[in-house]
Amino acid sequence: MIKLNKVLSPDELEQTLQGIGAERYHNLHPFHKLLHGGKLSLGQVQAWALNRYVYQQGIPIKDYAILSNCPDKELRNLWRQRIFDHDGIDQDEGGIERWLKLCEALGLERAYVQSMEGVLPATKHAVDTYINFCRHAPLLIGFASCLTELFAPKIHKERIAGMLENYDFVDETMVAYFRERLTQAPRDVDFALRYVKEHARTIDQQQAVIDALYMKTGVLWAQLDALYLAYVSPGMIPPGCFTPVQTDVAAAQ
Ligand SMILES: O=C(O)c1cc(C(=O)O)c2c(n1)C(=O)C(=O)c1cc(C(=O)O)[nH]c1-2
Repeated sequence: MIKLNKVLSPDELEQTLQGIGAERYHNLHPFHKLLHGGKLSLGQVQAWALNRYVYQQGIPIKDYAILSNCPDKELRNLWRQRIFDHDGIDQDEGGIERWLKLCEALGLERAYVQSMEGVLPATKHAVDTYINFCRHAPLLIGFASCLTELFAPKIHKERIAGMLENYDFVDETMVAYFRERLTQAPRDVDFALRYVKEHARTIDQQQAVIDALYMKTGVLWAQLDALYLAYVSPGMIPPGCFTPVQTDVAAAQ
């Protein structure tokens, strides 16, 4: 863990944040390597989509939590585009709807996904951690916690290509969510990164920005650890959680 002993220039701060992504972003997690490499069964991909729905539906709630700490009308107007991206507006159905379509295309019942009944306990706790962090953090730190999106376009590209190529049950409709994010995420993160570089001036502020990114990489990593334990190895599905018709654990090992 990085502990600062001097104030960084804005560019040094950015490099430090990039370094955290290179070391800890969830593109490095073994579950993602299996997912993108076509090594999971349909049931395991269903488990991923079902659990990830919790993260998807939590994102706009987290953004409302951030905005509840924002006294500036201009900033609120800028940030709320993120909420529209997920909840939808006008002709755009939004990312949550696109995610539900992905789940349905994988054979999951929409109502079951939305009920979140079958999700892993760790998934819920991880997403709650992110939302609660943003609810209580100063605005600068809430913005900083979103900076994992700096690293997201790379994993989205890998996922689109890997899933289309490696699974015969994956088609264009199912990757529509990620295609949309390829333009949304860079736009979002440009603004957040500029804001953080400009406003994190003291050593304490910069340390808090760094710690927020560590927290967030942990939120993402923990969700995949839980998926791996339950659905890959040792296949320890907690009581009441989604149980694929065929777990096909051996295929993934
Ligand atoms: O597929 C991914 O690996 C991934 C990661 C992240 C992220 O880094 O938090 C986001 C997304 N996707 C995503 O689609 C998304 O809309 C999103 C919003 C946020 C955020 O923190 O506000 N992260 C992410």
